[in-house]
Amino acid sequence: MGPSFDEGTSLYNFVVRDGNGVKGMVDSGLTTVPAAYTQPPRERIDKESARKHEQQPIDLSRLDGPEHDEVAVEIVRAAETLGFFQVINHGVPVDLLESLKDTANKFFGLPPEQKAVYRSEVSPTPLVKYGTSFVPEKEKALEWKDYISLQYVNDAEALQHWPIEIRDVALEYLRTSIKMVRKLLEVLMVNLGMKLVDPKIDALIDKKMVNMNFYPTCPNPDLTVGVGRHSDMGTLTVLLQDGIGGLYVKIEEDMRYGKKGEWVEIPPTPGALVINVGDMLQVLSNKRYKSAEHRVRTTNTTSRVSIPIFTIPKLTEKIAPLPHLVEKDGIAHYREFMFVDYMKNFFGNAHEGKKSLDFANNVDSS
Ligand SMILES: O=C(O)CCC(=O)C(=O)O
Ligand SMILES: [Fe+2]
Repeated sequence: MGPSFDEGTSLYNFVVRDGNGVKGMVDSGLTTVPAAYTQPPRERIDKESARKHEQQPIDLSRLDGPEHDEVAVEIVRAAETLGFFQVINHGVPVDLLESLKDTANKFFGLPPEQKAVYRSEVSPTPLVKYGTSFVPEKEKALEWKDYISLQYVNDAEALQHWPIEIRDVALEYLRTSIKMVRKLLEVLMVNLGMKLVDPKIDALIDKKMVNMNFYPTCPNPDLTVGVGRHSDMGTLTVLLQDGIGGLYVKIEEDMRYGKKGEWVEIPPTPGALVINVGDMLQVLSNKRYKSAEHRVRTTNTTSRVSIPIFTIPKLTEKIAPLPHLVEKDGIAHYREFMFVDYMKNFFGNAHEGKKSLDFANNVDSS
């Protein structure tokens, strides 16, 4: 059974089934938040009390010079503490970042019927999916967000199937980002004792997805979320956000810049990209790296776009804590599973914080 609406199912049909999205609903002249989008009080975001995470972005150009080891330590430390950090001199051209934001805004500004052709039920290709919220049919309260998701298999298929309006910038973003992801992953895996040539490193970022998220202006941001609490399921996520702000990360353990359970905002930083650790790295590292819980607020002043790249393992890849870490720690915090099973579980449930990781829980450990 789907969620219930005070407006009956007609709102759900208009937004979700017919592909008008939250944007279509807002454009129709909506002045209050419908019940279907009203979050229970515990999920609402108190923006007054959240501090900004004022950590200097990591300058990745230094990775290629004599300061390599120091930068590697910064990367490892960020992955072990908050699980989120920003990078500059990342190799993705700064004017491309501007084009990406413009392109995303233009795409979501298209008439609904031009986007709705990519709804998963009717999309001409399984590589492209346009939708709204996360898994609307499972959610008690919907997320105030529309998105388009582009799966990457190879250049030829991207050129053939990705929407022409966004194809070229998305592909260039992916190409340039992946080089950086590979470098970051090398640093993180070498720190765990893995060899640079280990084929596992490539298997962990075998699949890639570029998403464009659009968060329309919301009449009452205090009642809604743009994205609910979740961690990312994959290996590493690269995120481009525009200047609006509203991305919050939960601190998992007391640390220098905040207390356990506190939410900090990742401030928009011109020219920077946000990097975060996904569930797979938390599992492989036997909990050393933090796949942080995060969420996004809405605003009543303007819409926001964000453009993540998700890197995920090969679907058949067996994922488990690295054996030598288990030996060292005397405990395996997670069991072994096949990545595709983890993914199915992730997309089969509404966002609920770090509950996605329960799928990997080791019944033997406590
Ligand atoms: O919009 C953002 O800043 C973050 C989006 C996000 O967390 C996601 O798409 O997984
Ligand atoms: Fe996320």
